[in-house]
Amino acid sequence: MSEVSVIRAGIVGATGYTGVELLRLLLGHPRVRPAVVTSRGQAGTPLSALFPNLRGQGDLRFQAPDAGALGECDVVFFATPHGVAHTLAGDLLQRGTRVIDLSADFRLRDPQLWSQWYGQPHGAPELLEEAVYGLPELNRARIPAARLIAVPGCYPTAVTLGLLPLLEAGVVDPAQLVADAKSGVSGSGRKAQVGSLFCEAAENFRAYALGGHRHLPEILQTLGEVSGVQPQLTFVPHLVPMVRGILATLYTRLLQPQTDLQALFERRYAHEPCVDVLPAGELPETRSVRGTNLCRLAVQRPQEGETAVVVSAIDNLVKGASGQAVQNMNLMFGLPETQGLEGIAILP
Ligand SMILES: NC(=O)C1=CN([C@@H]2O[C@H](COP(=O)(O)OP(=O)(O)OC[C@H]3O[C@@H](n4cnc5c(N)ncnc54)[C@H](OP(=O)(O)O)[C@@H]3O)[C@@H](O)[C@H]2O)C=CC1
Ligand SMILES: CC(=O)N[C@@H](CCC(=O)OP(=O)(O)O)C(=O)O
Repeated sequence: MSEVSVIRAGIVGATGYTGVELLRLLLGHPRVRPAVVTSRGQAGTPLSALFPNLRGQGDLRFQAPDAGALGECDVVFFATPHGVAHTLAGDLLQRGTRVIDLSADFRLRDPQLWSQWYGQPHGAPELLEEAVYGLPELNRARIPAARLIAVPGCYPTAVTLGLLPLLEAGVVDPAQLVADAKSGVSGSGRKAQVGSLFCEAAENFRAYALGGHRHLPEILQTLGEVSGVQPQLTFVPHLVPMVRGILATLYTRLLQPQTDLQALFERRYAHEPCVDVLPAGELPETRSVRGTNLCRLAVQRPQEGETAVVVSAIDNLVKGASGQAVQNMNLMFGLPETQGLEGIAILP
């Protein structure tokens, strides 16, 4: 599916956290030229005026979102709040531009379910049938031919990759799943909001959305397809005082306690370049994936009981959003899957 030597890319919402992370990755990608980066309020501003790390990276300036300019690109990424991609994706697809949406606009197959969770009517139900859920570890075969990719949410990426091997193999009860997930504050975006202020978030650790988080139906949709039944999941997200990273601890009840869980996980992800199953006994940490497109996983059966515990770590802005978007782009354009994504985690 490789048609172009240099891929012209557009980013709608390039002033946000996932947008600027995407720009960082694309500027370092040997086959991509970021051509259009949008901001409604910063049109005309050079990149480095807002983001000093981008000084010296060419003379690109933010411009207002415009379907004409974006339609000149080979691929357009939406790094925008939900509802925005609904309004522009159809037009871009008609112009022959492929669309990779980091928001939730095309993740749920049922537009009514989407509308219930997102509190507004679905703006482009006619595009849902062709949208491909961009989790390469599950849908790799469908991604190269796709015109429209729905990049999974950050929590769904961490939780789904952790539970996939167990549910595919049928060794745990899909009616008894628990996901205790903790996210850094960048997960809630760059927009001004009291909960993200330094004084509010820096010395605090709290659970939220116990009554239902919008990632729950997304996770259930995928796990239901994998297990062939409607799973039951208790999903509790938490906000922790760090900037990046998600650590999800997943609890499941084993139907076949004698299963060699380590071998199961190693086999399932043996050929996955972006999933790292740790050696038996080791546990992943968020700092070991910071800035990388890796999901690091560990699986154990504490006290040799009936519970399998999986620990899953990702960087919410990379494997949980922008890096996964680039992984999808690489597959869509016939490039090596991890091109531009080879960075090593930053310590400390
Ligand atoms: N943060 C994370 O860890 C993750 C986020 N996501 C999803 O990715 C998307 C972006 O998230 P994030 O980067 O955190 O959000 P931010 O709030 O940091 O950024 C949102 C961006 O969207 C732009 N924007 C807002 N409204 C509009 C509009 N109506 N039309 C065009 N552009 C608009 C803003 O730019 P400006 O105002 O300058 O135009 C801003 O650059 C969201 O859907 C989010 O749910 C997914 C996975 C992880
Ligand atoms: C820490 C934090 O606030 N995280 C966000 C989820 C990240 C995200 O933006 O998810 P979507 O792409 O599905 O919108 C939240 O809980 O709403």
